[in-house]
Amino acid sequence: MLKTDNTTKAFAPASIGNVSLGFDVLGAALAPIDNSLLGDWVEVADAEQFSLSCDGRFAHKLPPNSVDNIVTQCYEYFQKKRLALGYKALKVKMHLHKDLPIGSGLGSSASSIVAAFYALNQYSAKVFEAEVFDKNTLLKMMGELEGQISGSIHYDNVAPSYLGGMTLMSGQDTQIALNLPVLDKWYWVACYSGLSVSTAKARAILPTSYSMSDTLQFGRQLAVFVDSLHKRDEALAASVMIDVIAEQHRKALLPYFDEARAFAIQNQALSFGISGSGPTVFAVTKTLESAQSIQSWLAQHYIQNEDGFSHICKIDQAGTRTL
Ligand SMILES: Nc1ncnc2c1ncn2[C@@H]1O[C@H](COP(=O)(O)OP(=O)(O)O)[C@@H](O)[C@H]1O
Ligand SMILES: N[C@@H](CCOP(=O)(O)O)C(=O)O
Repeated sequence: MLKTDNTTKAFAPASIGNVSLGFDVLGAALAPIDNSLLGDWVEVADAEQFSLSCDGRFAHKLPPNSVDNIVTQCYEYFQKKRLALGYKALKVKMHLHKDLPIGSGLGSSASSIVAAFYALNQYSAKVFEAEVFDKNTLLKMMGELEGQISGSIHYDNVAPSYLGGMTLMSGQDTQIALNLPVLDKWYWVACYSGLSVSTAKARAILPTSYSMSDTLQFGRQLAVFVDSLHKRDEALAASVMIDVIAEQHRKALLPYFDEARAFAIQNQALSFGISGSGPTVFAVTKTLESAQSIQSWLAQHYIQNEDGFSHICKIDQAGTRTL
């Protein structure tokens, strides 16, 4: 891609939606400990006419027509919002580097959305200076686009990918997401099986109501988890990482899920669950040795084809950033 002075390139990390206990309201951004970049990046550059080009490991799985790519839709929405505010129109082209598999449970669409909006906003800051969106407005726009893809607005991938760390959705329009303290000694083993699970379909199979006891457990666990993060009580935090909303319904879509959980727990995992709507699973461990033995079992038994991969991660504290 031709470089110009205004060219802006943004990376947005992969994320774990739900983190087992916080369906739709809790998410965490991931940073592999080998310092590789796990996520998509988007470049915005001057151009007379809009176009979108794509490359990257999973670019061949994107919709063939660029108007169906969420990045094009981000550009159109961003432009529409600017014009509605009386801001000048952007004259740009975009490039998407697609490294996250689609339908993986790693917040793949969210990563493209966050990188696209962040790059467009940073580009606007360079070119027009004052004409930019604030953090909360940009996050709201990201959530709206994510909602178009998955069938309903949920911020548990876009918020951590944008802001970094572990984020809790507040339900308040003025501050959509809150950053929680991060237990930085934990390792997060994430393993993508190589299969594809549509988020919209994995949401459609969930019940529309839950029992009183599941509801109470959901609320109690979330409250205890947040308190234990503030008190840095690792054992208590891990003890409430239990999914009472989605796992029992979704695990049928994930071959070898029960076996993977059994191995992880026998090998000192503090917690094991589905990342987002799957098929990626994650295990939390205290030690690198335990993370490595779980990663090696998952690589041998959970990965189903050549698209699969696994990483040992920490929580990404930076969120989206320019490259
Ligand atoms: N840039 C993009 N990244 C990911 N998915 C995209 C993109 N553009 C369009 N899509 C479409 O959005 C849908 C994303 O599916 P979904 O199951 O929500 O994926 P994920 O859970 O990985 O975000 C797919 O139909 C995919 O073709
Ligand atoms: N809370 C959502 C998270 C979906 O994450 P994804 O990475 O699978 O898109 C859900 O569980 O449906």
